[in-house]
Amino acid sequence: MKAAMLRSIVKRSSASLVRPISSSYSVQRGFSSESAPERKVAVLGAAGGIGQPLALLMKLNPLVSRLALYDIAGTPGVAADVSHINTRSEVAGYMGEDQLGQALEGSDVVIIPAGVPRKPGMTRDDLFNINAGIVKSLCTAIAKYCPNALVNMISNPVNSTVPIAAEVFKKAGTYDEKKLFGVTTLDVVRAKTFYAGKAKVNVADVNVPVVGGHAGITILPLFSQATPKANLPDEDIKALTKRTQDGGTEVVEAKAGKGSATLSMAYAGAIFADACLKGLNGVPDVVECSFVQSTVTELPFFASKVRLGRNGVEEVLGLGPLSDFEQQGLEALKPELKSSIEKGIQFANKS
Ligand SMILES: NC(=O)c1ccc[n+]([C@@H]2O[C@H](COP(=O)([O-])OP(=O)(O)OC[C@H]3O[C@@H](n4cnc5c(N)ncnc54)[C@H](O)[C@@H]3O)[C@@H](O)[C@H]2O)c1
Ligand SMILES: O=C(O)C[C@H](O)C(=O)O
Repeated sequence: MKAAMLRSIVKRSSASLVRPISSSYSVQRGFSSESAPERKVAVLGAAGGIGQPLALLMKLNPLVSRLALYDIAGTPGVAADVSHINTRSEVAGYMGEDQLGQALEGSDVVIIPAGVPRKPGMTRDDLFNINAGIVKSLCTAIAKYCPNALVNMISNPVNSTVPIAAEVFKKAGTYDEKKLFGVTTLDVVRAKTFYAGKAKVNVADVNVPVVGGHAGITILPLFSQATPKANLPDEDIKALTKRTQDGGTEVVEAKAGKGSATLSMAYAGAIFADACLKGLNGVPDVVECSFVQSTVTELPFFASKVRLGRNGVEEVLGLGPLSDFEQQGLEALKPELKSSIEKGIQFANKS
């Protein structure tokens, strides 16, 4: 969901019942449209810091007809609350492992923000020991109950949790590389915001690809490809790059022990899920950056621009021309990203 679309959904009064979604169909608010496809979205970890605002944003998305909110605790309250919003989707809450199957069955898109967040002084990799097991068990259930769903992985460390998910799906015989996504949209959201501030351009017009992975130096914003062009000096580009790479840490430190980015992540997660739904519905030219199985570099997973379609990934787009600074950043990130990917693969296969 792009910023303008989100604003328009939030601001619109209940008097304006019909709004065009694309040239091919429209949705009436408050009840299902006859022409928009039925789409079920499940959020796993829905009672958490990201899960709750993400549930709200997915409830505002007119492409969703059923919204399943799953967590190990707290979902009845979140689901009851969100379900009172007079938008299209029917909301159901599911709590505890014995309800996970029901939550997943029939899902077109599964979004996973389940797991522990960082505290100051921690790296994302420090979350591995707890979150790897959570992701593994959730993906085992996805393979069983909704093997065709597009999986949007938010849980950190994304550089390892995506490879874990791939291995779990391979073991279950359900792996389709077109359907597994590490959500790196928050890096793009940050890069756009920081660039607009420095370049003094309208943030709504800004585009910046962010490639690599989702941790520290593996996050590589390509400001040489940013639009509108601003010809910023090298030191500004370096500072913008560093700030984008450290954006998560900036929030973790500001929250001082009370978790990591939740609101901006929910926004980013909602944008990415909306892009997946648009792709599934056949909307043309839907492109977002995501950490996917890739041949763009020698690494088996890599974030780059991806064209989304009816089956998930339609095309993994290349990097385009890089500045010398970006080329150096690309080479520098590879060893760390490679070892995070291998750590995930090893974990999934040993246990
Ligand atoms: N990809 C990104 O850009 C990005 C951005 C921000 C945060 N994150 C990550 O997202 C994750 C969640 O962050 P948060 O701030 O929402 O944390 P949180 O602790 O507020 O919420 C996590 C939720 O997951 C639930 N949970 C734990 N185990 C579960 C299981 N087995 N099944 C279902 N739910 C389970 C918890 O009950 C909790 O409600 C963290 O790993 C964090 O690092 C990723
Ligand atoms: O920084 C974190 O730990 C959370 C997330 O990955 C982020 O980028 O905000």
